[in-house]
Amino acid sequence: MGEILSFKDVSLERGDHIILKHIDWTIHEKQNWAILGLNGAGKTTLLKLIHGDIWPTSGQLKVLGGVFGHTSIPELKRKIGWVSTALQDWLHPGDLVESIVLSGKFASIGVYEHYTEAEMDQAKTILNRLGGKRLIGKPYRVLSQGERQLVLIARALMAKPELLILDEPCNGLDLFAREQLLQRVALIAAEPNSPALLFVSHYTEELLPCFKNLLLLRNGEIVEKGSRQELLNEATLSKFYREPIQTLKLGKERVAVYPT
Ligand SMILES: Nc1ncnc2c1ncn2[C@@H]1O[C@H](COP(=O)(O)OP(=O)(O)OP(=O)(O)O)[C@@H](O)[C@H]1O
Repeated sequence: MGEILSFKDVSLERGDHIILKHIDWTIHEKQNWAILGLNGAGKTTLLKLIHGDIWPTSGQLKVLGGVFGHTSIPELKRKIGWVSTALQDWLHPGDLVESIVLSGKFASIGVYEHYTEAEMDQAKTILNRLGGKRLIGKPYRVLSQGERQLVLIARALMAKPELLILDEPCNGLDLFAREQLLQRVALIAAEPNSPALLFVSHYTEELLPCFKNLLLLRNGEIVEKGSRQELLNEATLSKFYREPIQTLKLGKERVAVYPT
């Protein structure tokens, strides 16, 4: 099986602070991973490395076949979709939903380039597939937080990424909007040509069964990595959090964690 990315003994330092320490990790094709970590664990820094925004201080990092230092970063970025609430601040609030989705094709904020009718149809089809048909024709500014996140995911998919990063996509969503968004993510994961998914969260209950692999990050170090089946349990998670916790099974495969 091919590789989506591989970290070999990757560290990242800023001043006298080692933000990421000796990261060894591989994502193979067709794998979906979730990253779990407390505030300051290094999750965003890890994502920035993958996206080519920053470079490792040491070690070897390969993303989508390109070795850092020998690959074109703009080309790499085109193959990676990154959905985060931070992106919302950059968008033009008056733009129509379908234009925002379409702009993903050109990796631009706003559509300034010439586009074909087929491309616009493609944007609408993606929205439709994600259950966002009723959003077509609405300006982005009137959407709820959950609807905005859906549009950002559709925008990322427009570029047909090989890797889709969902960086705390449920931030700010109420209970029901969160569940709806998660179910849309499950739909994407179930598609035959789905990109590899990388889902970052603070909450275990958001880790759907489609995320079969889990990385536990603490203070810039990988504490555990492997299958969710092996890691989503009370013993492993209390060791990881270094606090007494209690787990609650939700349905067959989901798990919530509470401090005791
Ligand atoms: N450019 C930088 N210079 C110095 N320290 C940094 C820099 N960027 C991040 N850090 C530090 O590295 C650590 C990890 O930060 P990061 O944002 O990656 O954590 P995170 O897991 O994404 O946290 P959160 O869940 O709160 O978003 C933090 O202690 C942060 O202060």
